[in-house]
Amino acid sequence: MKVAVLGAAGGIGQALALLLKTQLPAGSQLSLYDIAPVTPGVAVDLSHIPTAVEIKGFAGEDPTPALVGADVVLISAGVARKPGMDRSDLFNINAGIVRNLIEKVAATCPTALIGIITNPVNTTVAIAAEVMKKAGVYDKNRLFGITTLDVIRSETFIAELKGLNVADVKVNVIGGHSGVTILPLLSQVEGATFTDEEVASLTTRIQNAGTEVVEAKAGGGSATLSMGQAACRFGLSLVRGLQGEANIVECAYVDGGSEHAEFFAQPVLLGKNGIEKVLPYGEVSAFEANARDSMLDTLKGDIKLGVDFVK
Ligand SMILES: NC(=O)C1=CN([C@@H]2O[C@H](COP(=O)(O)OP(=O)(O)OC[C@H]3O[C@@H](n4cnc5c(N)ncnc54)[C@H](O)[C@@H]3O)[C@@H](O)[C@H]2O)C=CC1
Ligand SMILES: O=C([O-])CC(=O)C(=O)O
Repeated sequence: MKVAVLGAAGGIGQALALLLKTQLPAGSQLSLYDIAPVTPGVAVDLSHIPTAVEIKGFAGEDPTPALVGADVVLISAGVARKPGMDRSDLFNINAGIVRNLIEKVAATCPTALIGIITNPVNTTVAIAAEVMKKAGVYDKNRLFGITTLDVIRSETFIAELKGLNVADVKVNVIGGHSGVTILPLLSQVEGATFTDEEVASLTTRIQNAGTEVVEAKAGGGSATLSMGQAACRFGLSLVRGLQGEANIVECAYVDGGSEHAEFFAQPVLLGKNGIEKVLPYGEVSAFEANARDSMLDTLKGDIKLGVDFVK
């Protein structure tokens, strides 16, 4: 199994590469790419960790050597937010970066499973889909916007608030990955009940958690370590699915035939071809139904921006 990380010298990329070096199954290959010249050195550094994961690093303008034979491609290349910015402010720079990288993926490893981390995810995933369509290699079951950070934040905050063992907390987060498009389905959490005030304040905290980190880092970037963990969890789930393990379910932002929008985050069953089955996200409360319906104009606008960028 070969996993490529594009943007591997960055804050997320290095954390993710470290976690993958220590957690990928024995015999895997890990391929690191970034435009930053330090990237081969990051790979040399990680190669001294004694695990049975072979690691190589590539720098320069062309990601192709890193992509040859990749089964999974995780993309965190791009710029991150500073205080006062919205995720959509990253569009101008990151849209072109994602388009160019996906063109190389389409040419080099068109059947790889692709996980997009680069913001604004609501839009960059639509860009990736359009680029793959143009190249004639689009498979909606192989493209994912990684929203796992919203899931792990929800698990953490719910466990803290309710005094639960965080390992037991399971929660679906649907919609997209920015502001009001992030919707944790708190009504479905087993073993916890929430007052209306708790639902309102916890939902808002989860939606603004990225900004919480951006402000705390005070100009030094956005979430990198928690995102590294989230992307590692998601990437390992993709690998487990590819290896035929049963019952691998994750929420992700996908082209899953949702009645709500062309791309929508919801639970998916992963398998040997990526998405095995898009799963229903279940019953929602009146609060959640209202929040879901109210986000759709924003989400569809974000998606249109991506489609128009490539067309
Ligand atoms: N999906 C999610 O939940 C989250 C997404 N993000 C997003 O992830 C992205 C990366 O964030 P960080 O790692 O903190 O940023 P960073 O600035 O630390 O790292 C970005 C890396 O991308 C590289 N890069 C830039 N252009 C490139 C290109 N054309 N090809 C290859 N590499 C290139 C840079 O050299 C740098 O090493 C940002 O867009 C950020 O908003 C951040 C947190 C959560
Ligand atoms: O907020 C940001 O810019 C980074 C991000 O997507 C997150 O932390 O959820």
